[in-house]
Amino acid sequence: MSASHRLRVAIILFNLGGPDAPEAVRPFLENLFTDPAILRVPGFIRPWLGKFIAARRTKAASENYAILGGKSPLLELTQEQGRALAAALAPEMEARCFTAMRYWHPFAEEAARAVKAWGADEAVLLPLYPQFSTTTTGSSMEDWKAACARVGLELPTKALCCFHSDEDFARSTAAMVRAAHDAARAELPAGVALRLLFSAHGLPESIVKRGDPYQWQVERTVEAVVDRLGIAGLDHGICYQSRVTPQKWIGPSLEEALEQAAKDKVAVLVSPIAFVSEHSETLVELDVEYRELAHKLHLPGYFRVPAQNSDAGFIGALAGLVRRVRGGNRALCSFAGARQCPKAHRDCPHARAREAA
Ligand SMILES: C=CC1=C(C)c2cc3[nH]c(cc4nc(cc5[nH]c(cc1n2)c(C)c5CCC(=O)O)C(CCC(=O)O)=C4C)c(C)c3C=C
Ligand SMILES: [Fe+2]
Ligand SMILES: [Fe+2]
Repeated sequence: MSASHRLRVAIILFNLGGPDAPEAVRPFLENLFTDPAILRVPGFIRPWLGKFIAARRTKAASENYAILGGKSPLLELTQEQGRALAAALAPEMEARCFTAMRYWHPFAEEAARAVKAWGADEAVLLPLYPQFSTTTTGSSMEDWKAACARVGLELPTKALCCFHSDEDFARSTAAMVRAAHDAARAELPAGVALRLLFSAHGLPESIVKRGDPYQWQVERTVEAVVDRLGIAGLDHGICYQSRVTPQKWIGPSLEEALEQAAKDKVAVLVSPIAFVSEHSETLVELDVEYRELAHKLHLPGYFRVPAQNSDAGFIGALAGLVRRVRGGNRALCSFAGARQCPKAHRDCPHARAREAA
């Protein structure tokens, strides 16, 4: 390496992905429901049961994506985050962001080929899920490992497991919640109380019982954000949205939380706490379906905090995470292999450090 050569750092951004056209909805759902991390049934049943569930879900999902013009905005928003993150890191390193989606293009293999073609010297794996779940980050890490093996990509790699209570993440999220809270308060008549509902993507209860740390980490994020909001007497709660299978999912559901708000005659401000980009579950579920329900229940008001997308504070938080994970900061939640993570990170060093403080 010449003295002038700066290390090329490939940052791989992981997310779930979404269909890029109406005809992609069904194959996207088939990819999702045939993932062993999502559909936990014996391998010989999974392909046909997964395809069966995907076929049944296609109509409802297609209707949701039709509202968004027939596609998910997730890829464009993730690419924008990647450009903003690379720009934030540019003074310190030659960084380039690559997107690896789990269930639709660009898949991990396409990202691994692009990283190889760029001639990266090292890689940082950065899941865009603040909280670790075996169904999201865990699945993406396994997928990345397999893609690298197929492509023959071998390079020094550091991976971040989660950033559920990261200081800068919590502070930048709290700033967004605070702005939305102030705007909602300004719109509501003085006598109407406002409840802040943190809404996370749900998970089947059986997955949590098997040791998935997701719900525990969601609770830590909410604590960290509420801490930094500093609103005296804040009325707030956690609930879960996007249930898609008939099993028992963790609760309370957002629907139940809205019914309770109606009984208590309070307005609600919904803050998505497990997504860092807008997509169908914020733009359709929260902004259309739950807004309609709130109206039907005669809630005195329904407001929503936007997802982070390329918010400057959030991008700054991601840049800080990249710096620290590259530096091998032991207080960070990083892990050597996806299999270790569910056990090792239920009370990860990151969370223990916070509790000790
Ligand atoms: C058993 C099914 C599912 C589990 C478990 C699950 C976990 C999970 N998902 C996210 C984030 C996203 N999910 C998205 C879409 C989506 N998720 C499921 C199913 C499960 N998710 C389906 C069937 C779909 C497709 C849409 C639909 O049919 O309604 C998306 C992307 C959507 C987009 O518009 O691009 C994200 C992001 C998290 C954080 C999570 C963790 C527990
Ligand atoms: Fe999901
Ligand atoms: Fe962790």
